[in-house]
Amino acid sequence: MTLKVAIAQMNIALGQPEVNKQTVAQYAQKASEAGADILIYPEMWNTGYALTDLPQLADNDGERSRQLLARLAKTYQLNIVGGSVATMRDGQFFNTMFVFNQLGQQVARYDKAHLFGLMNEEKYIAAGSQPNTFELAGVLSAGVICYDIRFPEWLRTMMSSGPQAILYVSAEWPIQRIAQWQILLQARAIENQAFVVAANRVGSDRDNTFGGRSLVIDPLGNIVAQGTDADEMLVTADIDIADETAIRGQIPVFSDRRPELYR
Ligand SMILES: O=C(O)CCC(=O)C(=O)O
Repeated sequence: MTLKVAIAQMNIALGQPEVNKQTVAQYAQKASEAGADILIYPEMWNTGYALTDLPQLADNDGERSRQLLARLAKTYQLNIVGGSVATMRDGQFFNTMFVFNQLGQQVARYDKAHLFGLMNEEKYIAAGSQPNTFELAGVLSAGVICYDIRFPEWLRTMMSSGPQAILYVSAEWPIQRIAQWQILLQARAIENQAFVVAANRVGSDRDNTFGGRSLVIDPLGNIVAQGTDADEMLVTADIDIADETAIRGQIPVFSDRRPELYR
């Protein structure tokens, strides 16, 4: 089965959800025109890392973001991995991914599990603790957010139940660590024998310049498509999920695992 995946490598206006909603809508139209089956957005696209302003800016239970993403999914018949958005729930803030199928139905919701201390994220945001696997466009997938990628055991926990793709969203990956971003993503693809589709933002905020280089990687770790390091762009690629089945058959790392040794 061949799927066209698209990544919205966008800039994010710090603390301006209404501006960012317009950008998100524009990318859905572009992805539809490009014939995409799946569109993926970056992390925290509603607010950027305006962490001190979350009481004013965070989306109550993600409602406004969910309404927009559902509408775009339905209008353009796109499967959408809604990056992540700053949400508020029961008096706490979360960094939350919502996923919608092309009928506009929500198929997943995930709160980022590993919070990034280097940016004081844990001082403002509460960590999630549930894994995130879902079926999208007929492909069982796992979805994780930014710093989560540095915890291979977290992804392995999810990938052991059968997903064939890792759908990964980031925003705060700065230009000075962009080589690490690429290596980590290629490693996650190879060790999990899975396609990786990874969105990173471009542009700058008060503290950082972000490094783009959104990536589509095959299960052997080859780069199928990549964004530039600085430009806003839609990155697209065709991926053949059948390839991944063949690769898992050749080197059966999942059945060769010895979980009794891993403590
Ligand atoms: O792991 C990194 O280098 C970046 C992580 C990050 O920026 C985040 O999780 O927000």
